Amino acid sequence: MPLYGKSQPTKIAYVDGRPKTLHLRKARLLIHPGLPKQRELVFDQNVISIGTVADNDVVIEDETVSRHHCRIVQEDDDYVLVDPGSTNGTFINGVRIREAFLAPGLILTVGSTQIQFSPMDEHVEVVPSESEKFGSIVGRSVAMREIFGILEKIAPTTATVVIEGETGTGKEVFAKTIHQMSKRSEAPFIVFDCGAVPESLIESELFGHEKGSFTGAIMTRKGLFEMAHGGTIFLDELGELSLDLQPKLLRVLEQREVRRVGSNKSTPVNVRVIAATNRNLEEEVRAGRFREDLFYRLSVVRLTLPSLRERVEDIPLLVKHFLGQLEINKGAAGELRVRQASPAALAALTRYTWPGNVRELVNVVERACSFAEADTMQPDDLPDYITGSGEPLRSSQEMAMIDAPGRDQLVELPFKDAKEEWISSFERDYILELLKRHHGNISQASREADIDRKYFRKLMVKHGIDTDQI
Ligand SMILES: Nc1ncnc2c1ncn2[C@@H]1O[C@H](COP(=O)(O)OP(=O)(O)OP(=O)(O)O)[C@@H](O)[C@H]1O
Repeated sequence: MPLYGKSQPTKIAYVDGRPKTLHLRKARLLIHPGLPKQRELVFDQNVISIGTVADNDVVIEDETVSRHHCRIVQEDDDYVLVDPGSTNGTFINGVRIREAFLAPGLILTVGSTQIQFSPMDEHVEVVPSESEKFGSIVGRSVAMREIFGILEKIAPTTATVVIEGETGTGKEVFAKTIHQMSKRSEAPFIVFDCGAVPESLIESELFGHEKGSFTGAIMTRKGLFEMAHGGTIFLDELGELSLDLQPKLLRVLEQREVRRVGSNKSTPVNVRVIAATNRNLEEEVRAGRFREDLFYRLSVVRLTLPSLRERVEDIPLLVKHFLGQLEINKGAAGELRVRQASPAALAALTRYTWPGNVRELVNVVERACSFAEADTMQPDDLPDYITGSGEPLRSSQEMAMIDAPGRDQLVELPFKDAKEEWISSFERDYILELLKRHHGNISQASREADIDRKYFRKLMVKHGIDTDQI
C-alpha cells in the first residue's frame, strides 16, 4: 500500500496509447523545521543525497554528520531513507535506522540536524504544445506537439527518461534537446552507444578502470559517468546492454556512485540518464532479456516517438527546417540555394512510406539540394523510388506489392498489424534486391537506396539478411 494515498511517482499516464496526464513527483525537505534558520529545498530527482561534502544534494554543516551520510530514494510508490553506515547514524522517533519508509511530515535526525520530509505532487493534463518547435526539434502533428508539451514540463527536471522509437525517428536529437533545455545545459552531454562497443569493454567505458585491472589497462581512466558529472549521459541502444551489465547500471542509478573496474572505492556521481532503444523494453522484460527493476528505475518518463509514416503532416515543416540547416544548401554568403519545395515534390514526399524515418528524409533533402537547378525543389530532384517514376528502383515498390503478404491475408489482420506486416515485407525485399544488385556491397547498396549505411545494416539485422546469402 503506498504511503501517499493516491499520489504516484513521476509518470505519464497513457490512454489508448496517447499521453493524457503527467504526474510530477517532488520531495520537499525543511532543514531545521520550526527554527528561525529553517531552510526549504525541493527536489524532483529520485535519489537525494545528504552529507557534509559539496557533491551532496543537501549539504549540511554539522560536524556530527558524515561526508555522505544518508540518502532518500524514490521507490515506485514510496520514498525510502537509506543510511548504509554513517558514523553517528540517522534517527526517526529516536530509533536508529538503516532503511525506512518515509511518511509525509516525518522528521528525521541526521547527526544533530533535523529534516522534515513532505512529498509534493503535481498532476498536469498533457495538452499539445502550441509551439511547432522544441529546441531544434520541429513538428506540427498532434503526436509531436503532445511530446513537446511533456518535454516542456520534464526537461528542466532531473527525471530519467527512456525514449523508444524506430531508427531515425530522432531519439538522439530529443535526448540532446532535453539536456539543452535543462539546468544542466552548461555541463557535459555524453553519448554512449551500448550496441557499438564490444561487451567486454562496456563496463570500463562507462565506469572507468584502474591501471592494471585487465590486460591493456595501462593507465587509470575515468569512465563516461564520471565525465558526465553534473550533466547528462545518453545511453543509446539500451536494449543491447547485456543481462550481466544491467545490475551494474542499476547500482549506479540507485546509489549514484560508480566503482571503476579493479577498484574497491566508489566515487559519487550526479548524472541525469536518458536512454533510447528501438526495441520495446516492456516486451524485452517479458522475454527475460531486460531486468524489470532496471526498466522501472529508468522509465520514470517514457516517451515513444512516432514514426514519420504516422505523422506525415510534419513533412513540409521538416523539409523547410532541413533546407534552412543543411550546409550543402548554403551559398557563399550563407544564402539558401533551394528555398522551398514545390507542392508536387511535397506531395511525393508525403506519399512515400519512409522506412528510414527522419534520417532518410534528411538524406533525400540533402540529395535534392545538390540536384536542384532552381530555388524550388521539384519532383525530378527526388530519387525515383520516392516519385515512383524510376526504372529498376521502381521495382522496390512493385516488389512490395508483389511479394508482400496477399491482400486477402492482410485484411484478416487488424490495421496496425497488417500495416507492419506489409512494411516489413517491403523492407526485406527492398534490401535484398539492392544487395543482390551490388553483389553484397553494403556501402554501394545503401548509397543507391539513399539511406544511411548504419540504418541499412540495422535493416539487414532486423530481417536476418546476411551478405553471405547474396
Ligand atoms: N523532429 C525533428 N526535427 C528536426 N530534426 C529531426 C527531427 N527528428 C529527427 N531529426 C533529425 O533526423 C536525424 C536522425 O535523428 P536521430 O539520429 O536523432 O535518430 P535516432 O532515432 O537516434 O536514430 P538511431 O536509432 O539510428 O540512433 C538527425 O539528423 C536529426 O537531427
